[in-house]
Amino acid sequence: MKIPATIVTGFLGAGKTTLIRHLLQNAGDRRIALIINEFGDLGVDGGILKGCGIESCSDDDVVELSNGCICCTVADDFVPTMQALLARETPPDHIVIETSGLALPQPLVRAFAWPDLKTRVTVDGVVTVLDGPAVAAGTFAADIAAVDRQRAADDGLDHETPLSELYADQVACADMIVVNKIDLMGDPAPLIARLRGEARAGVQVVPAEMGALPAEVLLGRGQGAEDDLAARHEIHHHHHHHDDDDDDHDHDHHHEHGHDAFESFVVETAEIADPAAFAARISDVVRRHGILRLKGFASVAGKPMRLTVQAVGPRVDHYFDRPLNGDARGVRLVVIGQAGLDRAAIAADLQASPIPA
Ligand SMILES: Nc1nc2c(ncn2[C@@H]2O[C@H](COP(=O)(O)OP(=O)(O)OP(=O)(O)O)[C@@H](O)[C@H]2O)c(=O)[nH]1
Repeated sequence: MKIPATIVTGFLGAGKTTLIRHLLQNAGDRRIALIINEFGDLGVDGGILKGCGIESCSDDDVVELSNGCICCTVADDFVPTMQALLARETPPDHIVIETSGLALPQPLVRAFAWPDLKTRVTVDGVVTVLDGPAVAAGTFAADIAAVDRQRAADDGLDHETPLSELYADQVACADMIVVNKIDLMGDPAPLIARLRGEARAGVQVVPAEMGALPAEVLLGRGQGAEDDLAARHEIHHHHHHHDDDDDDHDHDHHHEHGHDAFESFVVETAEIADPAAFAARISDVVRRHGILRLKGFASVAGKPMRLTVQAVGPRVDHYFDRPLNGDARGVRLVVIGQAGLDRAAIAADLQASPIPA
């Protein structure tokens, strides 16, 4: 029996970690191993999922890949990690892979066709999480897609923007599309209907709040996506060919797909006094600097709990998630945006110090 693996993809901040957290809480007695890949090097998603107090999820079952985007380091990073998981004395019942918000799912699916993996694991399904209100409102990928349609009509331009490429690729690869954050939007029905048109035939499009879908809906789809790659073609066109690899597997696709169009950095500052004021400051900074995603942890003077801070666009969530235990007091945030962020100004506006990359 092959071990099924579910790939969870979707743009920065769409709700992948939240959906996985809910899944783990409702996984029953399935033993699920997680492979997490983040853009930005703070390990926030791993930090949220590890030590989360969920019984079905021990720290050992969470593996973080942090040497770059999973779809570009498939051979170096992902395949060895999978082999190590499979070699465990008690292999997991199911593997869940959270890609970075900038990853293309196709190269990852393709890796499952490698001889080493093909006999032992199969892609149970590709779940693409979308930020429902953002896509509906035409922010993020959607309005850029509209710009691209205009650009496509112009013969002088042949590239799509990185954001719309990612969106299109993540939708094209999906077996299931989750329209998340429906609590923040009106009737999701029109968007769901539109997405059914954009996706491959038969792809399920389901609404969700906080990624709350039954484990039975997410797992056990049995798609065998690795045998079905042609139907899930990439739409993007950035191919930067490297000449250092004459491997006969067409595995990592040799692309950068516009990663260089995005950047991330970490800022640190002293612990804060007032979470609400801090969130308001972050919201202002995010808006002023066009930051796509900001997340991290903070300690609050006199409080024993860790504050998790999350911004997706101008919306900022903050909540105490667990005791600080031995964590150093202070603030560590990862800031992600399109290339050209003014790091010094952002750090100054956050009253923080940027950490050199
Ligand atoms: N209101 C609302 N907030 C949500 C929902 N789902 C997720 N969020 C919030 O959105 C933020 C981002 O969620 P994550 O689950 O970390 O998103 P992600 O896709 O894993 O983010 P990256 O790994 O950075 O790409 C967090 O503050 C979540 O609490 C939802 O359905 N409704």
